[in-house]
Amino acid sequence: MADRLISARGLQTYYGASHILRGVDFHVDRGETIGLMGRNGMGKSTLLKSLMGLVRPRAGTVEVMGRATVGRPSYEVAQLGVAYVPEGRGIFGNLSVKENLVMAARPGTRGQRDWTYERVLETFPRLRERLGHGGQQLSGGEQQMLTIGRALMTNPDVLILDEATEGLAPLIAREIWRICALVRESGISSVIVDKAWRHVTQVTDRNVILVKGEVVYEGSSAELRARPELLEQHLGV
Ligand SMILES: Nc1ncnc2c1ncn2[C@@H]1O[C@H](COP(=O)(O)OP(=O)(O)OP(=O)(O)O)[C@@H](O)[C@H]1O
Repeated sequence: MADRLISARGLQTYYGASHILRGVDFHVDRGETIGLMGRNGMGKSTLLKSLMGLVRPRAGTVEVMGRATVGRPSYEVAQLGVAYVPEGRGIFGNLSVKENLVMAARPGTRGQRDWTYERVLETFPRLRERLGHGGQQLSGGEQQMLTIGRALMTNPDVLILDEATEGLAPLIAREIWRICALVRESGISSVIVDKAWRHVTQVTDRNVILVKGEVVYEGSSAELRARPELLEQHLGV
């Protein structure tokens, strides 16, 4: 059986009276890269937040590394090996690039130290050029690189990227896709949310489409690319 890192079943998540997730099953196996797709407002971010313990599902279960996590704080989920890069990022603007990276450093859940400060700088040459800059002096693309770099410094088993390239210039977005491919090669599982389905399916193994808080499709990247009617129907592309 596959090494199941995250397993969510029957998630029902609300914001007040708004019923957002309507019985979502979702899982992440070791080494898998998953695209989470759907139009705006379909519940992608809410699913990620439900997995991370940032919103509490009203019903359903989440297991991370085999441990039930509903009701546990998000830092505990992070300690189980899940690094989360939220939409809109979240670096420390008053700290330098170097400080942002160094303070995140820790070995992974199996003691792995694959992602070191040096390796992150080799992976993101732009960050090396900005080491002394404050987080708030960076461009949007550099901030996204820094957030991903910080996440990698925690040596996660799973990396979750919400809106990976939203609002970034094409050249920078290309850089982020290159990183996603590198992360995949390094054996870290990822969940990627992004509107650019062509890029997404180039780096993912499996894709999940949400419509109004329900999973309406799940399939390999090759299958999804071969079925433009699904993309048109569910993503409007
Ligand atoms: N904190 C909140 N309080 C109330 N409603 C919310 C909150 N956050 C999101 N929603 C609503 O929940 C629904 C799902 O939002 P969610 O952010 O999960 O969608 P999404 O698929 O990630 O889309 P997007 O790409 O727009 O972020 C939307 O209708 C949104 O308006």
